[in-house]
Amino acid sequence: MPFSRSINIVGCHAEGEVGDVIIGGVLDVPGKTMFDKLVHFETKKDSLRQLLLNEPRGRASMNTNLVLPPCDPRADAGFLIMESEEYAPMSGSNIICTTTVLLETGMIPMKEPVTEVALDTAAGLVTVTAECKAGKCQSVEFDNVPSFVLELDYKVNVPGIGEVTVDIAYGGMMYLLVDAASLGLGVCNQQARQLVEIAERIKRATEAAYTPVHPENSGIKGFSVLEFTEPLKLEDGVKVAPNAVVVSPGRFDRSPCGTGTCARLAVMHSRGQIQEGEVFKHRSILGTEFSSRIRGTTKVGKYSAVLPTVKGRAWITSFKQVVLDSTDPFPEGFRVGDQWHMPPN
Ligand SMILES: O=C(O)[C@H]1NCC[C@@H]1O
Repeated sequence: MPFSRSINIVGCHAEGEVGDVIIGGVLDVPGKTMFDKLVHFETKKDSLRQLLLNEPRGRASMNTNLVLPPCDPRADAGFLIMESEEYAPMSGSNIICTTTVLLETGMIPMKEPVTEVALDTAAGLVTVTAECKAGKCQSVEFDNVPSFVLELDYKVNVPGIGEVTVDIAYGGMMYLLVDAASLGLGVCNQQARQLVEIAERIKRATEAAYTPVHPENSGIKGFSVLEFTEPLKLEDGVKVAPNAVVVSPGRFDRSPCGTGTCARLAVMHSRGQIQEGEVFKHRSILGTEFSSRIRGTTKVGKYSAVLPTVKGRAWITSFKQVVLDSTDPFPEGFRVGDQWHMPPN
């Protein structure tokens, strides 16, 4: 066999966002925590992420999750999240995909009508409740890690744009939140290219001025995602808002974005726009929804934090075996600027 790698993957998407799940072909790595394992892959084994997410096997708008044994004895499984430019500590669409795959393939036994699962992530233990019927996960709800605001109304000078007002919040990933209307834009597909371009410029300008660091894990720092927001509206008495999250290196999240929902909940709570227990529906660029609420409050270092719960759905799309031929000239794949946002030289 000329293959130097052979990896078993279940294809999946959560409300539009691809979160494939590796279920075989990759061995565990050392680490006392899932964050240690994340660092191990990032520093020693990043070729796996490159192989699967770059072309010709991957594309800009996808993620891959790697199921591993957990480090926390309370967890049923561990998993790491590979995105185009980083290993995310946590991710909403990806935990929904991973739970769906673990239960629908029987890697974790499904109990109907409800299966409770604890998953070990690089951001900490996350408990998940799946509603299940006839072998299918009808919904997946996760209790995310504490989410908090680092800055409200932070001003950043963006070359070619001028002063932009951003909120900075953690929802399992570090977010910049920007009101699209403050830039004369709206969250819509027609303005997608412009939004992505502007988001990357705001991200670079903010990075040059401010480094957000998680107070309990200094390894979680820097920005990777920017969320364009629109004001809250009421639909049948429920708070709803569309959003577009720009994931590095520059493309929209297809889902309503779970960690972005948690960052938005933290911002809304600190602005007095939402109370504990109230439902907030976050809508994606495709019109799909995550339903969320704040289940409590806590502290993270000096920051007041909310405990967010988010619910969505996922669907398996394929069962595939990805291989690397040992003579393939692109063992880590490649990127071309017509499809990928290329970082400046
Ligand atoms: O749902 C989320 O949290 C995300 N979806 C892709 C990018 C983020 O990780």
